[in-house]
Amino acid sequence: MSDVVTLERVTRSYGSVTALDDVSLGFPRGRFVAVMGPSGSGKSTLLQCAAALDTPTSGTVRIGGVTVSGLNETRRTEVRRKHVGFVFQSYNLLPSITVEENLTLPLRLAGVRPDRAWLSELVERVGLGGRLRRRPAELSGGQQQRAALVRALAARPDVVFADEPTGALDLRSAAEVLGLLRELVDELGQTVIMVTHDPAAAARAHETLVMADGRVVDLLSAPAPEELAVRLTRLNGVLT
Ligand SMILES: Nc1ncnc2c1ncn2[C@@H]1O[C@H](COP(=O)(O)OP(=O)(O)OP(=O)(O)O)[C@@H](O)[C@H]1O
Repeated sequence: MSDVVTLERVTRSYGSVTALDDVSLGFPRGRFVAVMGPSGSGKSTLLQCAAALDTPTSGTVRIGGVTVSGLNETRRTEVRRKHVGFVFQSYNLLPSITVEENLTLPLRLAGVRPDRAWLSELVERVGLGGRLRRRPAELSGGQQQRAALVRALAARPDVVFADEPTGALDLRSAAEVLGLLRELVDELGQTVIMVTHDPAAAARAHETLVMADGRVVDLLSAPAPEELAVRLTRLNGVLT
């Protein structure tokens, strides 16, 4: 299985704080990987570096075969537009335009014609068919996050980064969104890397990477939520 995102000896320091400490790892194509760890363990920094939102202090990051570490902001933006999709806790839909316009906005900004058949398939999959002409505020949180999922996948990116995608949702909507993420990976061959604090969310991924102190300390294959909760409680105990 080829890796879609690769980190080689990546370190990211902020002054005297080493947020990522010499991390080497690969994220395989077509997998759903969760990233967990105590607060301050480096999850967001890992995501920012792996998604070309930030540049490491040292080391190499490759996305879809392109070396992104060392590129300037303009070139990194180009790589992100072409290769990366994002889903955030806060949906980040523009309130003044319709849901449909939101779905294609990143493509239009990149000057790319939307693939209508692909978009229709995604919209059907996430069950938003009848809501495309509404404004985001007329949708529930779960529906808005499902729209954000479609937007993230619209350009058929190499990888989707999801940062706490269920953090603002009730249990049922969260379960639906996680089920969809897994389905998009298993049935449409997408690749998802998700940062989460929720062991139940991580349990829907194929693998969970556990971080502590800027390093990857575990890679667990389809762990049960209870097993993850115990692992994290131990790490929290060590760190506090
Ligand atoms: N912009 C920044 N400036 C200075 N220090 C930073 C910055 N961003 C992160 N850090 C530090 O780097 C370390 C890792 O932070 P990071 O946000 O990656 O952790 P996290 O695991 O995502 O935490 P949380 O779960 O609380 O979001 C922390 O010690 C944090 O204070």
